[in-house]
Amino acid sequence: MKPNQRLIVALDFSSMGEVEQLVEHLGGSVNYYKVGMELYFSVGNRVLHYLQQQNKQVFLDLKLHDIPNTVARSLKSLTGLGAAMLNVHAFGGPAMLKAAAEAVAGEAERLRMEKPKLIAVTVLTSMDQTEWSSIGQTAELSGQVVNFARLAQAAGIDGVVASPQEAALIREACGNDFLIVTPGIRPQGSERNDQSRVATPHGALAAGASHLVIGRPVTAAADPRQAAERILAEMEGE
Ligand SMILES: O=c1ccn([C@@H]2O[C@H](COP(=O)(O)O)[C@@H](O)[C@H]2O)c(=O)[nH]1
Repeated sequence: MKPNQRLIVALDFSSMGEVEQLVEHLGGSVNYYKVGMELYFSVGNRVLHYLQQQNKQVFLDLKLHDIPNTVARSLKSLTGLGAAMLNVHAFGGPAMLKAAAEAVAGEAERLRMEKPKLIAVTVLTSMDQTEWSSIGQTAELSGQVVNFARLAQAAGIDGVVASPQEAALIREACGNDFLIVTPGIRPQGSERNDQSRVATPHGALAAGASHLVIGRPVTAAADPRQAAERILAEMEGE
């Protein structure tokens, strides 16, 4: 896969104006964008239509987390929207993961469309071992991430969201075809912000990540296009 099929820029904005300005500025350098809760709750499907018109791929990052029936029915509504990737929280458990995978596959077949990839969020990249323990978790955080990845794979999910720090362990446990989508990417010298488990673009790919999700290191840069192109150049060697 080429670097610009593996770099996903997070559109963490609340208006179409900000989206259009960034997407126009990044032009052909970036082909894959993540639409998260802030943007989707602010502008709804308008952003999906806009990105489709621009021939961009979309990861619709709504992180569904509810009982199996509710998640499955919600995913049925989302499947036809044209996003290339959707997600749920692995914390929902095996029954929810299985219902989610079946809902997306069934709806894509009914609509005769290519099935969007469905991935499961493991443990948020903002959490470190201390915070993980503070919510009563006794297992080691990285071990639980791998456990979630195995459960997701067994339920028919295409991959996981995890930090680049667990990518090598997940690759070893789940094989080469499993998607490992890693936020928590910070190029050398950039602000960590609220992320805890981070790595550089090169480090994430070397560890086995399939896709890198990058927001502020691009969107808050003085020159976002230059920042994205530097990241793509760093990814080129992998
Ligand atoms: O564990 C997770 C899951 C999702 N995210 C999302 O990725 C981007 C990262 O943005 P940065 O500005 O590069 O930190 C953001 O949209 C998060 O909602 C995550 O960071 N960690």
